[in-house]
Amino acid sequence: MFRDTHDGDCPSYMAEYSRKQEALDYHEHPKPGKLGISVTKPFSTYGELSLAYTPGVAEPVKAIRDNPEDAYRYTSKGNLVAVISNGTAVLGLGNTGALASKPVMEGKAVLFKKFADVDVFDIEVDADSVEAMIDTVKRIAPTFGGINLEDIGAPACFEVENALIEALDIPVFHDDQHGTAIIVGAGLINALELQGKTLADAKIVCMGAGAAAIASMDLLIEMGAARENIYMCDSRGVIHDGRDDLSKYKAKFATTTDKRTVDDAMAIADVFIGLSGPDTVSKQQIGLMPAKPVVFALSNPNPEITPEDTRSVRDDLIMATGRSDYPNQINNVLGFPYIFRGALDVRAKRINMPMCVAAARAMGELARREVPQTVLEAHDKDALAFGPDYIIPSPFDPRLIDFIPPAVAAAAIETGVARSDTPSHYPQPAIDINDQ
Ligand SMILES: NC(=O)C1=CN([C@@H]2O[C@H](COP(=O)(O)OP(=O)(O)OC[C@H]3O[C@@H](n4cnc5c(N)ncnc54)[C@H](OP(=O)(O)O)[C@@H]3O)[C@@H](O)[C@H]2O)C=CC1
Ligand SMILES: CC(=O)C(=O)O
Ligand SMILES: [Mg+2]
Repeated sequence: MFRDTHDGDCPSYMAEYSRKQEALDYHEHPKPGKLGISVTKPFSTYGELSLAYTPGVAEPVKAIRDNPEDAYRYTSKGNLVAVISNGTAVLGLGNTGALASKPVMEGKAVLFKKFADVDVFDIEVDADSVEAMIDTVKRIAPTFGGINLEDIGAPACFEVENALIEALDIPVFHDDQHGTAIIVGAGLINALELQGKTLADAKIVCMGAGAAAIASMDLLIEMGAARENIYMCDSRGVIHDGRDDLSKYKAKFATTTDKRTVDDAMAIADVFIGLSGPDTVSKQQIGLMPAKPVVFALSNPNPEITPEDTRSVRDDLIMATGRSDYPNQINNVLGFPYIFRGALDVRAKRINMPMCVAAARAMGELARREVPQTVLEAHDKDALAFGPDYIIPSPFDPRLIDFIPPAVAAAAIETGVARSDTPSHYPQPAIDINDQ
């Protein structure tokens, strides 16, 4: 199992080798890959053959031809999401190409299904331009109730997502942007409170200025952070208004400041959020931060800095990574299954900012509740409680499905993007979505 290897020293070379082999074996055996297709209707007689296929299948075809909404009634469209990548920003591994992104996209499909019973086709697209990507997704969109874009690098991801939202009447959601942002928002509110700080006053260094970074900072501003307190850094250092090499997306975060280097910014930062790549911040830089900092090193699979390294220089910080083998996993796995569940259940036309904020607030609230036995067992712990090592719910918390989809659905209805009512089996939202 990929867990508890970081409680003590760094894993040895042999342990690292065996972890890699274990991952390859998991994917290879007993059948290559992580997904299959299952049939949902009885299918063992001639009668059933004639219903599932010709002649019976012609009836739903004619119904949908005459009323496209009937696709939600007679096909799997309403519960089917496309997880689509062009492989240009796969985890923190960079541009691996479309084919090599497939294990990640299959993994996302597993999480959609296991956590929220959403069916997924993973689709890896060899698209050599933004236009080709947009065109491909538009053409296959009729199959799906929603589109989850994944691991598409900036700035292309912004153009692809915006064009598709405009063109399609189903939710289009770039998970690395908004999925990540929601978990960052939930975790940061809780971590800052534990450190005795507020989002409104916190000075934030965001390492990375791509898809995840820009959307996360947008959501934090929506939740109360001050734009002028954000120091976004790309591979050339602090993004400031004296730079003339910024895309329009980065330029939104160009602050008027005399800070030029990461060291300059870290010396005043209450919060470090890494959404860049491995090893992009040093122990010395973490040491520069004022008392009681929050450090989210979220690059996958290898963080900007490890918890072992941060703890070797200070013990007053709250730390999170994107990985499941350290405490505090800030990873979009907590978001996308449930956000789509809520959006699909009310047939939302899109996933808007209030739906994202509602998801973040519901998730943050859940971390404060008593931790159930099933979660303790999944983590092999005797006790877990809201605190520095538990700022965000576990992905194995069975209450996520009761907390997040109702909040998302309520926000969709409230903002007029839902096309159907709250399902009757939904519990009352655990948060008041008007109290944002
Ligand atoms: N934990 C989670 O849930 C998630 C984590 N992530 C992680 O976030 C990272 C970025 O993903 P994504 O936004 O999709 O990718 P993008 O390709 O869109 O953005 C990458 C950004 O990282 C910056 N960067 C790269 N190297 C450095 C460096 N040495 N110093 C400062 N900035 C650097 C790039 O700078 P420049 O603009 O100059 O090229 C770019 O702005 C990945 O590691 C990914 O695993 C992403 C989504 C979810
Ligand atoms: C978690 C995720 O989506 C990423 O690292 O890209
Ligand atoms: Mg991703």
